[in-house]
Amino acid sequence: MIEVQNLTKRYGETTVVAGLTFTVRPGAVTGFLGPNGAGKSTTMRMILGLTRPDAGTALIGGRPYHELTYPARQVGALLETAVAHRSLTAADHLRWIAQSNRIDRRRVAEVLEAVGLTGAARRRVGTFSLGMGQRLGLAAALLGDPPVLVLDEPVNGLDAEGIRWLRDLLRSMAVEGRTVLVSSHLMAEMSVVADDLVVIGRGRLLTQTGTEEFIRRHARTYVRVRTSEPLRLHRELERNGASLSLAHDGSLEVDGMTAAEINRLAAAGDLPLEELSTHTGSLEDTFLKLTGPEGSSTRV
Ligand SMILES: Nc1ncnc2c1ncn2[C@@H]1O[C@H](COP(=O)(O)OP(=O)(O)OP(=O)(O)O)[C@@H](O)[C@H]1O
Repeated sequence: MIEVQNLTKRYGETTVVAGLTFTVRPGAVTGFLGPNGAGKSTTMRMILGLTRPDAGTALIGGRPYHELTYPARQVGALLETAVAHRSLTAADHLRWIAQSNRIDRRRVAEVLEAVGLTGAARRRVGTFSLGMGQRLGLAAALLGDPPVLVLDEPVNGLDAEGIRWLRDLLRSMAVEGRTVLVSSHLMAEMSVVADDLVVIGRGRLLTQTGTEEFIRRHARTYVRVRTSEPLRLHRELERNGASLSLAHDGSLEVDGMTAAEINRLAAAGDLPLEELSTHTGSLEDTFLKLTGPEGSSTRV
């Protein structure tokens, strides 16, 4: 469990994290979402004791990071800035972390296997691609078999296969009962993998909610209708409580009415329909609206 309470960070005149409060439960993947510069990395760094908050607390399993005896066994972290020494091999890099955290060296082979880097164990880290570097960072995070994972934009640098692999990994970590906090600026990606969402904009909490509920509440569902008599249909639907807009291709977009209801009304009014289809608006659009310049001041 991670508990963030009233966390605040200022750099000069700018407040980059502003009284942030949320909890991250075990047994679930929690997506930490916000556009670039929203304050996700700063928040994660405060959770991990790397940046000092101006106010508030962040607890991991009930304790602040600096009170953890062997932190790597309590919390696994992947940060954007974390880099291995380029001349070390992948295995040596992990052995070094294992040793300094009193972790059994046998874990090195296990985590290399878990992230698909067994074949690259003896390669120097300096020769790694961005995606391999991300995998190595994840291996380091998993080394201490920690109950809590804090991962900053782990999708960065991964190819399509890597992204699918990461999804499965995060899911299996949650199924094992771990607490998994993973940041992203991509709503669509998080909607696939996260059970819960914490959405921030300009350092403030916009919403903490279950992913399914967020989709239900925010994804716009509308029905597209095309007819040879748009004016008559328009009048008929409006009279029955729907709201309509004209799409650029000449079709009508209907909110507040199902396709079946539209079909019934059209049949009753003897209106010929050439198209009738249900659409769900892009979650990414909703997210951008929520976190954009206007949305950033609105809590939902
Ligand atoms: N050490 C620092 N000194 C001054 N400003 C900082 C520092 N670290 C971060 N900031 C500023 O704080 C704001 C939040 O940055 P942060 O990296 O936490 O956002 P983010 O949501 O993680 O975005 P990104 O995905 O782009 O990293 C940004 O405006 C950034 O420029």
